[in-house]
Amino acid sequence: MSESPLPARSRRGTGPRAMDDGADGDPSPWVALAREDWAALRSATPLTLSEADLAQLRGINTRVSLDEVADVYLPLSRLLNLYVAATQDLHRATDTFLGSLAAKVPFVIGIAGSVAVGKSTTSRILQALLSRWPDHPEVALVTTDGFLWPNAELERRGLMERKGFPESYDVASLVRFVARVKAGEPEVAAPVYSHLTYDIVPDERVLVRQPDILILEGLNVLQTGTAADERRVFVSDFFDFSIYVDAAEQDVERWYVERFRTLRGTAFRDPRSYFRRYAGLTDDQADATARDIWARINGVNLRDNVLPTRSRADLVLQKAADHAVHTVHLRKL
Ligand SMILES: Nc1ncnc2c1ncn2[C@@H]1O[C@H](COP(=O)(O)OP(=O)(O)OP(=O)(O)O)[C@@H](O)[C@H]1O
Ligand SMILES: CC(C)(CO)[C@@H](O)C(=O)NCCC(=O)O
Repeated sequence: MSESPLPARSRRGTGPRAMDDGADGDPSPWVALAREDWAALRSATPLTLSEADLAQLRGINTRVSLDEVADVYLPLSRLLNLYVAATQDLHRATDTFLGSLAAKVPFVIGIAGSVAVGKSTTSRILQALLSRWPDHPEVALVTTDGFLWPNAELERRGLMERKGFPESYDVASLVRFVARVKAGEPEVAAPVYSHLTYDIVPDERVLVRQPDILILEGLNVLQTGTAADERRVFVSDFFDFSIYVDAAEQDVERWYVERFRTLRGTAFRDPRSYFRRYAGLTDDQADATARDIWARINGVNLRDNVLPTRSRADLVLQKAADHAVHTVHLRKL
């Protein structure tokens, strides 16, 4: 994926601009901000990280640099805070108009992107930063992995080599889950997926109890159906904001291979691991196995089903080979 995430006309600027003026004269819905311009936007509201915040962030992923948090994620949490406040005002306006009691409506953020691009890490950093704001302390995080069909069902449908593809998820359940959280139900349960056993965990549920913010993370959160099911409701219909984490495919593939190598020495050794047969592979064998899984499954899914949803996001974080975000694209229109 060496091309830019967005239509050519939105890529030319490096600084904040009100609007890109495309070659064809059409207004672009995007503003592209180089990292330093994006980082400067947080100075509008000084934000600091306490020692406790730093300790929590280090616990999420020791590989994330604190510069990254300050330059990229603090401005993002500031932007989201403004959106949350504005959205709460809009809900109050609707309640005033209807003469109804103010209902608590969670602000829902979708986080999309390839397998191994860093969605979980981004989501957990945002969860930690957003929960620091005084007006929305409860931030729930759910991954769509829990809505994969169990392996027995995937096998029955011949989909074991299609995990992560649109047809491998129980989309109706996922949509119902988000709709119920958004409707303010006191307690909504989601199924849980284990990367260790590579399957849905029977009888385990995660409970979401009227959070102020729900972060829903997964490959498929911006996917819509085909023309055949035109009248369906999509997960993204419930989003107040969506983020696509983007990087060149060659980098994402490398991150996938590196993670596979690390897991070979750790999780794959666990007797409960679905992949324990890989624990004894040499470095070369492990790399070849991971590259093969990438080529047959995750790479194909990225190109066919994930990347095509990028232009639907409100914000695109573009990462360089070392995971550092170099450009942020924000939807203006
Ligand atoms: N900001 C970051 N800085 C450094 N390393 C990172 C960053 N984000 C993610 N990584 C590394 O990249 C790899 C993938 O990250 P992560 O597990 O967050 O991705 P994911 O998109 O949630 O993946 P999956 O969909 O496969 O669960 C991990 O090895 C992680 O340590
Ligand atoms: C569960 C998903 C689809 C998403 O997290 C992914 O991690 C996965 O298992 N993909 C299938 C191929 C593989 O084992 O990497």
